[in-house]
Amino acid sequence: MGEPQKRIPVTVVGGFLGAGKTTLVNHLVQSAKLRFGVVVNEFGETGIDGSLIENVDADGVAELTNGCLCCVGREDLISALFRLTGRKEKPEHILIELSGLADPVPVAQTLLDPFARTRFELDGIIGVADARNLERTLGEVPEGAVQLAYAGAVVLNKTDLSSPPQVAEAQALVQRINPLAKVYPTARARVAPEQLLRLRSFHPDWPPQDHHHLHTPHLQTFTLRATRPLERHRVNAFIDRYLIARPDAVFRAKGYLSVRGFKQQILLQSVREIFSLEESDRPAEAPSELVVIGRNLDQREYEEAFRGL
Ligand SMILES: Nc1nc2c(ncn2[C@@H]2O[C@H](COP(=O)(O)OP(=O)(O)OP(=O)(O)O)[C@@H](O)[C@H]2O)c(=O)[nH]1
Repeated sequence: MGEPQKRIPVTVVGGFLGAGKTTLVNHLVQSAKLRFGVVVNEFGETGIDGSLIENVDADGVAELTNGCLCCVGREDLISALFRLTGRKEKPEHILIELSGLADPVPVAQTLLDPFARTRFELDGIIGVADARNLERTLGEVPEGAVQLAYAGAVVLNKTDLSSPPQVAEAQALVQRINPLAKVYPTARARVAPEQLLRLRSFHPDWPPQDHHHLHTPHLQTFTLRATRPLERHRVNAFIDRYLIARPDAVFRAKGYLSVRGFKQQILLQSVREIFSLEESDRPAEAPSELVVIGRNLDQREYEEAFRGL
C-alpha cells in the first residue's frame, strides 16, 4: 500500500506575449524555497521555452509542443503533470507557463476535473502584463483581456521600461478588467513568492459557467531556420529591418542563432521594438532557429531574409 498522496498545488501563469512569464517562473523557482515542477506550453514547435527555464533539472520541466494547450492539450497536460509527479523527488509545487496566446480558463478547468483533483490542487492563476505595452496590446487584441480577467494576481511587469503615468494607466486598466485581482507593479517580475503562491484561491464552484473559450485571432507563428553560421552584421540588419522596425506587426521573436565568431549560440529575444542578445550555453554547431509571432507578416519574405543571413 502506498502512502496517501498529498495534493500538489499548481499555479497557472498566463499573460501576453513577451510580458515576462518565463522571467516570473525563473524568479519563483529561484526565490521560493520549494522544489518545483514546471510545465511549459510552447507555441512554436521548437524547444525554446523549456530551455529558458533555469534551476530546475531537465526531468522537472515538461514541454508541451502541440500548439494551443487550451484546446488540444487536455490529455497531454494531465499526462505531463503525472509524469512530473512520478519522479522520486516529487515537486512540492507545479507552475504551468502558458504560451502567450492561450486562454487560462480551460487549463484551470482541466486541473479541476475529478481525476486531476485526486493529485493536484489548482492554487491560483497569475496574469503577467507588460506595463509599457498593455494598452496597445489590448487595443489590437482585445480578446487578450481574458488572460487578466480570471487572474487572482497580476504581475504588472517592465516598470523599468515604462514611465510612472504609463504604469498608473496600466494598473487602472487591469483593475477595470479585473477589479478583484491584486496588482503588483514590478521590474523583472520580482514579486515576493508568498504574494503569488499558496493562494488557494479556488473553491469548487469555480470556473464561471458563462466563460466562452476565446482564441487570440489572426496571429501567425512561424519558425525560421538556417544551418550555416550567420554573419553578425546581417543579423543586426535583420533585427532592425524585420523585427524592431515593425512593432505593430511583430509582437514577439525568440530563438537561438549561431553567429560566425561565437562559440555559443546567441539567444535573441524581442518584444515589439525592445530586443536583447545574450550568449547562451548552447554550442554554436546547432542550427539557428527563430520563432516569430505577429500579424499580417509575409512568411516567405522572412524565410528568404533569414536564409540570406
Ligand atoms: N527591461 C525589462 N525586460 C524584461 C523584464 N521582464 C522580462 N524582460 C525581458 O523581456 C523578454 C521577454 O521575457 P519573457 O520572460 O521571456 O516573456 P514571456 O512572457 O515568457 O514570453 P513568451 O513566452 O514568448 O510570451 C526577455 O528578453 C526578458 O529578458 C523587465 O521587467 N524589464
